[in-house]
Amino acid sequence: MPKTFLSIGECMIELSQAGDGHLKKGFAGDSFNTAWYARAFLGNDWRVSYFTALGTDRLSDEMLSFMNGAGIASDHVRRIEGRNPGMYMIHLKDGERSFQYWRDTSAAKLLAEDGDRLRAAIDDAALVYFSGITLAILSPGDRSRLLAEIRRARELGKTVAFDPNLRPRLWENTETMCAAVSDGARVATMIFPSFDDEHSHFGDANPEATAKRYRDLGAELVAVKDGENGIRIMSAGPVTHVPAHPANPVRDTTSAGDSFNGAFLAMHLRGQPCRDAAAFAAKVAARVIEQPGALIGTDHLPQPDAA
Ligand SMILES: O=C(O)C(=O)C[C@H](O)[C@H](O)CO
Repeated sequence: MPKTFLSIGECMIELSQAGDGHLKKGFAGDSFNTAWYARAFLGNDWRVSYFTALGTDRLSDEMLSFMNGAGIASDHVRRIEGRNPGMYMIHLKDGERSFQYWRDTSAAKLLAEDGDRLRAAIDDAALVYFSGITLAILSPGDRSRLLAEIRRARELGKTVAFDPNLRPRLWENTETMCAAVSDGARVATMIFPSFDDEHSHFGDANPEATAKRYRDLGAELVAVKDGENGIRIMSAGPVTHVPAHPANPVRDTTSAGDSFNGAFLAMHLRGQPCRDAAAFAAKVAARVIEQPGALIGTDHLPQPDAA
């Protein structure tokens, strides 16, 4: 019986630059991207499942077909009559991305409204993944419900992986964002922050400070992503540094961190030591940012044994 990797969050319609001046429609969202890259590198002994809410409209149907076509289970996805998927557009400046969102009334904002459905999905899983964006889109009550269920998962011995993915625009203010993200970190066993965001919003002086702050909140492992400066991993022993992998040229940095997380978790679940898992995940992230959009075809991805 395969174990389940469950990712919780919002998948949106993605509009990215196709290269010929046209916009390309895709489906993406940070927690979905991580599920997608985990699926690419996990074997059949793992099932990857996505938990979200969608509408009953045509684009929601298309998104579900896309998920299922990628081998990602959607059996816990709630369908809400009258709601639609959110949408975002990627803007690029010298390869660096920024996002514009249309998601204020998306179905996914209600993903944690149904506590029984949430608990059933989490009960089925061996690993639960979520992010600061997952927390940002929820009402305070639903956020507390989700965190309580995830805390319970951790107490039951499940692995809980979390990316703070700080997006100030999705929060009413920085204080609320930092408090909620810290609450998220308190229920996680593995945390994948990005140093530039943590420096901007938590004031960390260096990646080691970010790693220590999250370790002090109770995580067993923190892998701090720092772009070209590589990754710092802090667990029980001393901090390990893993260099970044060169990307040539950088075309679109969307999903660099999400793909790192998915590939790292897959390699970790396959039994690789953290340093090797991070080296492989850095290579995956480098390939991802050479292509437009969050999700790139598996033909562009490295093979695990080539890491
Ligand atoms: O910003 C978001 O909420 C997204 O999920 C869009 C992108 O896919 C994601 O941020 C990339 O990390």
